[in-house]
Amino acid sequence: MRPVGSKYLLEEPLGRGATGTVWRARQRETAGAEAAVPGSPGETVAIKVLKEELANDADIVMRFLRERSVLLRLTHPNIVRVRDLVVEGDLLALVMDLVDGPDLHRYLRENGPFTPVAAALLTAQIADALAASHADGVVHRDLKPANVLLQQQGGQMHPMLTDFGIARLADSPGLTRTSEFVGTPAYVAPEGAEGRPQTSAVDIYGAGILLYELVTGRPPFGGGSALEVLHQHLSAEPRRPSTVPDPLWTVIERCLRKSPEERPSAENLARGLRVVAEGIGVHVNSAQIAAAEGVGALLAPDPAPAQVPGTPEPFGSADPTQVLPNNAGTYDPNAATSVMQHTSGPAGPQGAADPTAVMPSMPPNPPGGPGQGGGPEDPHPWQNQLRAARDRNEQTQVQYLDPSEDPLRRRPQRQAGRPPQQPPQGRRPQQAPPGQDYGYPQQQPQQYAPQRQAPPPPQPQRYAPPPPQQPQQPAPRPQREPREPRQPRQRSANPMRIPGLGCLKGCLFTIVILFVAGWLVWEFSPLQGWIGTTKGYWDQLTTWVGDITGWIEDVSGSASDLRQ
Ligand SMILES: Nc1ncnc2c1ncn2[C@@H]1O[C@H](COP(=O)(O)OP(=O)(O)OP(=O)(O)O)[C@@H](O)[C@H]1O
Repeated sequence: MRPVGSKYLLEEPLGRGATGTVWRARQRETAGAEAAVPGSPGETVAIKVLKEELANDADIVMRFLRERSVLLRLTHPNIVRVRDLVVEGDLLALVMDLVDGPDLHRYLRENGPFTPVAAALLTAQIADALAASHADGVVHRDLKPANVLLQQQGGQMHPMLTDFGIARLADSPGLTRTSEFVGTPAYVAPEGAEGRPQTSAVDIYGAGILLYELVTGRPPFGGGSALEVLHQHLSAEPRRPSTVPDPLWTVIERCLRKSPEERPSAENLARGLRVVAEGIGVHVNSAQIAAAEGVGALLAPDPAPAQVPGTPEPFGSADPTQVLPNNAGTYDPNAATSVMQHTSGPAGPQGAADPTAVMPSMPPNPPGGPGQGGGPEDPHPWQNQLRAARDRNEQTQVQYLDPSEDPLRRRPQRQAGRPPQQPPQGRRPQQAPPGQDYGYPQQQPQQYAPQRQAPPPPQPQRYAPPPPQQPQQPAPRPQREPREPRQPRQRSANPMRIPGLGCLKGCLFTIVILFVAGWLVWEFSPLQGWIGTTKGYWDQLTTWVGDITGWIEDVSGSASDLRQ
């Protein structure tokens, strides 16, 4: 058993997420005044020990301490209470109430979708928790079934939202600097995916995705790769399953609006969902049905959404202090914006983005800067992400180089050319188990026998980018077909490589050619008549050779006479 600080002992791991491991732990002694809940010796608690890379980052430790008061003061019946924060050496830990029950992700996987009424009532309680935290200026930013724990209370399940503030820690400049942020795109709001300003409306979008998943068994946007899912968040409309009643669909559709300004406030969402649950149940009267059908009127947008610290300010906000949350002291206008929420755990339903996909953090993106609609030539944030991923992960590709383009082609090449290297194979996202039936009712919330097990640690995965759509960029140069390797030169005429033999052969060949050409000219041209000898070719050649020899002897004879 490992001690955490002087007051807690870790007993057994309950599960592991992207930001750390959650342990069942026991309190050794009563915590000091700095803890929100002092506790008593022997009490069981849950402790989330944050990953080392978070704990080793000075920025994150600072942020952790600065947000201490925010995390400790968040109390609500549907929020898992943070009792204490421990910073000791390289250990960073959150001490929480232990919740006896599964998380919603696991529950869904094991029991299938909820009925529309149950889904609406459960999401209404989550919306209650969001309304309380938003009123306190705290945006969750990582709303997903894995962050909703289901506590058993008298045979009923009571949803408890957890992991407040963790997304903000993971979003700190320190982690962005390392560019290693593990995340899932399945619950990211469009503005978050694009690195645009974020407000509490991102939690409403997350609640809409969660509600959709509760009634259908899967999130609305899935795909083969994380980028495909992001693309759908930005441009696709969610498909409405025929089994979702009209009033419930109205709520889902409002939450999933692409424009954050059109989404309801958490408070209105909670109210609307309760009205819907009443109007679509079994024993309903006509007034309840009418109220449910008019739910759209209840879903008024939030007039003053809480701003996410560290993200660009919303457009049109002249005064940045107007959007500061209550915990204005934690506002950091220079904090880097990360667009990916993290997640972990087993693969989701079929078609869902792989929760363990490694997503690069967005580079800091100032308002009006690249990627914010500044101009058509600005790279899209996805392109930045892709480039970052490539810079980080992909090996340099060795490709065939045409000799005409090789500046070194005249130099002796000592190395045999390497074969073209295959691009690294991006691991396909894990295939989730077969999708579940869309119909309802499938499952009413049931008694759950808690059965804990540590899920395997998330495996970072490379995501496969979809075909690039970059009309404003010059088309990439088509790759050349690798050439056939050249056959080695045949040198059988001089296998012994005798020096000069090649030259001698050439000379002899030239002499033969001259001899044959001379003979042809001698026989078939008037040359023979002009010279007038009427000799044959060979005789004439012999005569010429004799004349030349005699002339040489005369010349050499007269030269020796002169020397004497
Ligand atoms: N307060 C708690 N009480 C009991 N179990 C908990 C508590 N908090 C978390 N757990 C369990 O621990 C496991 C891991 O939790 P964690 O929050 O790390 O997972 P996650 O939400 O999937 O990851 P992350 O939020 O870091 O991406 C989950 O299965 C959850 O059920």
